[in-house]
Parts: sequence; structure tokens; C-alpha cells
Amino acid sequence: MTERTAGHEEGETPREDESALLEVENLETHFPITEGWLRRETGRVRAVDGVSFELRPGEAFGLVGESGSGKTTTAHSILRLEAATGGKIRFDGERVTELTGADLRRFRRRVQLVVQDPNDAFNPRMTVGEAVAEPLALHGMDDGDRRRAIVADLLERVGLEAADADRFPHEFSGGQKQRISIARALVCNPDLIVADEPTSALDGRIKSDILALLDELRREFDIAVLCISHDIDVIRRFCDRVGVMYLGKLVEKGVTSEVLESPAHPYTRVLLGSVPSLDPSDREFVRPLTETVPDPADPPSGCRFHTRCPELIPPSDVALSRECWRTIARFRFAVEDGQLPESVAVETDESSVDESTVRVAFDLPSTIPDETVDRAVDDAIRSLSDGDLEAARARLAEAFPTVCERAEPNTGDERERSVRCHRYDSSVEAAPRSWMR
Ligand SMILES: Nc1ncnc2c1ncn2[C@@H]1O[C@H](COP(=O)(O)OP(=O)(O)OP(=O)(O)O)[C@@H](O)[C@H]1O
Repeated sequence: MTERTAGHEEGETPREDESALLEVENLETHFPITEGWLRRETGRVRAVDGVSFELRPGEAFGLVGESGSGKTTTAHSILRLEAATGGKIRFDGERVTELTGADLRRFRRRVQLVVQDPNDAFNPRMTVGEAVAEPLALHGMDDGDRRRAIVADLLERVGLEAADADRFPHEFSGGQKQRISIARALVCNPDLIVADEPTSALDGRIKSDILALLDELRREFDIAVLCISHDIDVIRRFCDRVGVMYLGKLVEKGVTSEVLESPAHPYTRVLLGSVPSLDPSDREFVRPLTETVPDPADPPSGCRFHTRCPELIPPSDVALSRECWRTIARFRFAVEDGQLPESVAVETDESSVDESTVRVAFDLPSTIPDETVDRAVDDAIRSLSDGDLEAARARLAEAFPTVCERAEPNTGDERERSVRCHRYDSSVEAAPRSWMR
């Protein structure tokens, strides 16, 4: 066992939080896209692209976001199941990517994974007892009687019976198999459990029971949990703090109750589906501008959410109602994306679409109470009706520059609450925070 690295390594910036168990700093995991038999790299999927968070001992931190936002890749990079391409991961002060030999084995013992589908987690030819004891044997515990005693105790702790050790995994239900996975994760006395969608393969009551079990065990044994889920309810019930991921970035981070009760980032609001208000009749349903999630191999510039953001910041000289601006932004990004409604999609240069059809399709008013905007929208509609998507795209992009597209927002690196949105940056001229309620 090597001595734990105290403080920071030579030539490095001091660690943000000396008491953290896990520190993830600017993590990047990109996957190369290759072509041809020479496997020439033609691009990169930016699955995780600058993610930072910490986990304190015994704390439950949740990563939430739509499918494809990079949650699993983040977890796998921490576990060294995927190779991080940038950034730093420290576990108990040690750089995870640099661990080798005995140090790596110790790390693998102290950090355990619980996967989504317990059916994939077991070798069907091993008894439950053998499966749960396997990590003990791998980590050098030769005494069979001792292993059996530990397994019997753990099976009882997760709500099964000691005698279940002699049965095979296929004899158990999904919920019971997840209990066995949890027993196996606990057997080496870990400090951190990474739970990747631990309940999404389970139904209602069983899901609740498994969450309650995980919660009880983590408190009893003081185990930190990194919980990955697209299910807000799981995060709400289980996690002390939460990070919201969108296209490889953490867009908001904070104490779970605060983030879920007063979500600040427009994407978090979209994910939750509403802007909370004390008066339930005053709740506003928040929808993204478009449903199309951009490709992580070619993410939008600036803020990655800008192409779908209902709070997109307008150019400073545009004075329109919020709803009117949203309609125009929706129009702009649908055109940019080439996602045109059927009535507008023009196949060939010869065909054309009536201008009023374009207006109806995008809900655009016949006149817009801002002359410059009105002219730009008119020009774009004319180009679209002539089937010239490229000209419409260029006109709209030039007419509506936005800081959200131009620059990546900072988080300000506040530990307890951070929001990666220009609307929270005092140096950006935008509507005040209260505008977002
Ligand atoms: N090995 C890989 N090679 C190339 N691209 C990958 C690889 N693994 C993941 N990706 C891509 O990286 C992005 C993030 O995937 P990831 O599985 O981490 O997201 P997620 O938020 O966990 O989603 P889900 O809940 O669907 O698992 C996706 O676009 C995915 O297609």
C-alpha cells in the first residue's frame, strides 16, 4: 500500500477540496470516429467534455440528463472502464489514471459498480454465494469459511436469506437479483459505489425498495454513491447533490432539493418540465425550442443548449415580447437544423411554397413589432418559399447574433451551486435573473 498523497502533486494547482473522496476536474472523454482500413480519424464524439464535480465521503451525488448526455461515459471514465482523454480524476487524493499494480487493485476494491440490469451481472454457472464472494477471492481472501460467513451476513443485510447462497441467479426475480448485485458491491467494504441506473429495469414498488435499501446501506456503512439516472424521482429521493448533464457538459450543479425546487438553468427547467411556482396554477410548462438533440460529434458552439433554449438571449437591440422572440428563435433553429415541417419542405429548386404557408407552419405573426427583425424574417421566409434553405439560414444567423451562440458560459466555480448559463453572468447584458423567475 502506498502512502496517500497529501496535498497536491508537484506543479499542480492546489486541490479544491481536501476532504473530497472523489474529485473530477475538467474530465474529457472523446471517442474517435474513424474511417477506412487505416482507421483515419475523421472526427470525435465529445461524450464528456469538461465535467467537474466532487463527492465527499458518505455523500450521494446524482448525475441526471437525457439519454446520450454522457452520464455513463463519465462513470466509466472514473472506473477506468473507458480511457479519459483529458482532465483529472482523484480518488482519496490519488490520480486514478496513474494507478498501477497494488494501488490499482486497492482502488478497484474501494470503488464498486452496480449496473442497471442485474441479469447481465452474473455468470449463470456460479451460485449466488460464489458470485458475491468472487471479489473477496480476487482480492486475496483465501479462507473459504470466512468468505461464506461474510456472504451469509451480507445476503441477510440486503433482505435475502443466508441459504440463498447455494441457489443460482436465474432462480431470483429482477429485484432480488439487484439485491444480490448490491451484496456483491458491498462485499469488499467499498468507500464508493457507482450505481448506473440501479432501478430503471425494475417496477414501481421494487424500485422503491431497492432505493430504500441502497440508502439505508450507504448511511449504515458511510459509503459515497455516484448515482446515474435519467429519472428525476430517483435523484430526488436518493441524492444529496445533483449535477445536470447536457451534451457532455454539466450545466447545473447543487444541493438536490434546491436544484429541483428552483432550477436555474433553462435545460434543468426543460428536464423538470416546469418552472416551479408557489401557486400551482401559475406553473409554466417549459418546452425546448426544438426536440432535436444535436450530435455530440458536432456540438453547437457557445452554450451547447442554445439551439433548443427557451431562454436564448436576444441581441441587445431586439425588443420583443418573450413569446415573440421564442417563436423567432424556434424558426431560426428549425431552419438551421433543416428540420422543416412537411408543408414547407421543398424537394427541388423548381418547386416553391407559398410564403403564408411558411408563416403558418412556424406560427410567425404577419408583422413583427421590430422593423429589423421583421425584415430579416421576411427575407428568410422568401428564401424558404423559393426552396433556398441555405440563404434562409444565413439571413437568420446574421440577423440574430446571440452571446449564447458566440461564447461558452462560465460556471463561476461556486461549489454549492453552479449554473453554466450566460443569464447568470453579470458581465453579460441580458434580462435580469428575475426575468427567468
Ligand atoms: N464507445 C463509444 N464510441 C463512440 N461513441 C460512444 C461510445 N460510448 C458512448 N458513445 C456516445 O457518447 C455519447 C454519450 O453516451 P453515454 O452512454 O455516456 O450517455 P448517457 O447519458 O449515459 O446515455 P444513456 O442513458 O442512454 O446511457 C452518446 O452520443 C453515445 O452514443
